[in-house]
Amino acid sequence: MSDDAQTNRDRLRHLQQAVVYELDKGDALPQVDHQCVVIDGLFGSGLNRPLAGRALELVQTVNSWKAEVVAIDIPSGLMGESNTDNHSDGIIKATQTFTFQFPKLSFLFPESAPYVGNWEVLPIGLHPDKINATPTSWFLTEAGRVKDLLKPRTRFMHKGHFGHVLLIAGSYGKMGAAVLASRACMKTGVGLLTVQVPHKTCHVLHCSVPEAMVNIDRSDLMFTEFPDLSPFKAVGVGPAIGCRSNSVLALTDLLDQIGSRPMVLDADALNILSNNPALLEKLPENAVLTPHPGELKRLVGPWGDDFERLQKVVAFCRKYQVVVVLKGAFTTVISSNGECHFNTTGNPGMASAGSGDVLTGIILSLLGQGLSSMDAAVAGVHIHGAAGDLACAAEGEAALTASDIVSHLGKAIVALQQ
Ligand SMILES: NC(=O)C1=CN([C@@H]2O[C@H](COP(=O)(O)OP(=O)(O)OC[C@H]3O[C@@H](n4cnc5c(N)ncnc54)[C@H](O)[C@@H]3O)[C@@H](O)[C@H]2O)[C@@H](O)CC1
Ligand SMILES: Nc1ncnc2c1ncn2[C@@H]1O[C@H](COP(=O)(O)OP(=O)(O)O)[C@@H](O)[C@H]1O
Repeated sequence: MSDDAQTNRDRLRHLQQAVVYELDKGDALPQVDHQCVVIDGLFGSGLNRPLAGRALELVQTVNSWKAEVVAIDIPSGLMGESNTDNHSDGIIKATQTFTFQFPKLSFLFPESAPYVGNWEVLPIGLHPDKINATPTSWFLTEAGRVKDLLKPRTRFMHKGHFGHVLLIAGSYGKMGAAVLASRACMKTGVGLLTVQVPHKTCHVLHCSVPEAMVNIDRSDLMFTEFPDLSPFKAVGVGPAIGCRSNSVLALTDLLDQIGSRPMVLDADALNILSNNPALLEKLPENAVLTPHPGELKRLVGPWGDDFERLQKVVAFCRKYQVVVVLKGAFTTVISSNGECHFNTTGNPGMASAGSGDVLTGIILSLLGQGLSSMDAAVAGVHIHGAAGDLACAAEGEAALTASDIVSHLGKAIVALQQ
């Protein structure tokens, strides 16, 4: 037993209210009724191998009780990072985890949810200098950082200062995605927006987003061409464009002409890349790709567990020198040098059609305003989730729609700036 553990055991022994049982090898475990609260402090984040023997038996017994389990720092048996070689039946299933100073990486993975339950971070007074001096590639995005990234608006600025961007989105029957992304782009503060849309659908954009200019495709139904790129500070492409051969050719042409212009690729643009992997080589440096896990699997292939998934994305970002926004709870922005920034805003009410199209519009807007690819992705994801949280407070999770996220963008940005 460590010195600290002995000190705390002695303190416990001196507490009048506490009855301390110490179990020796072979002693039967006490019976616990289901109204008990079990505090799990068996192992912490220093654990380096899966549980076995008596410890494993104890964990399995606790999990068989119907009691509430509160874990200290990390549920016993769970590794803080990779659980690839761990055994799922050797980990405490906590209802609540109080973790010290920082969440552990594995708390941010969907597959850890049954073990960690709700988690809350308790500060234990680590010195900020010590924290800052500790090398890491994992970061939690803080609202204060996002506030500093936004472009200030001063008295004499005009729309030209906030960028002109091109959005390529929508196809016949799926113009909602183009409308949502366009509205989100305008509501995040871009100066000028041009939207490339199929011929037959241009009235949809004109009527729903009068602020946007429209460039009309020669095709009635889909994306097959785009205007001269020189006026545009950034380009967004993908929501609902489909994957037909004419659109594949147009995307190829776009990648040939994009130069070093910032760009964000989503949805069908990602599916086209997955179907035509040679196009990945044409991506400009620091292009932002925003896959949900289904789109990611098409891009990088299957993975065994969430840690392996993150490693695959890091390798992909390094190989192609791009930024990936892996969407979901705790959306992760991964840089071309493998830094991972985890986002804590957002809620399950956002898991509905069009939420991702809104994110594309937000990131495009921030790229147009001159933020770097990483800053636009990190800030965009935070603002998207914050608007989703305000929308959720107003509407509840079930009724929350992508349009509600757009409607709350203004308030989310104002809240950040206060
Ligand atoms: N109103 C509109 O016009 C809308 C247009 N949309 C666009 O329509 C196109 C196709 O969207 P679809 O929803 O059909 O195609 P998706 O590629 O989004 O979904 C197809 C399949 O991918 C998998 N998948 C989706 N989300 C996943 C996740 N989070 N984790 C794991 N697997 C997941 C599922 O198997 C799903 O059935 C996209 O370009 C999209 O942008 C959608 O955004 C919905 C709204
Ligand atoms: N449980 C959740 N918690 C936080 N954010 C979520 C959750 N579920 C979905 N989202 C967010 O909603 C968006 C959904 O995007 P996507 O699946 O591409 O939708 P669509 O293709 O319909 O536009 C992503 O930004 C994602 O991070």
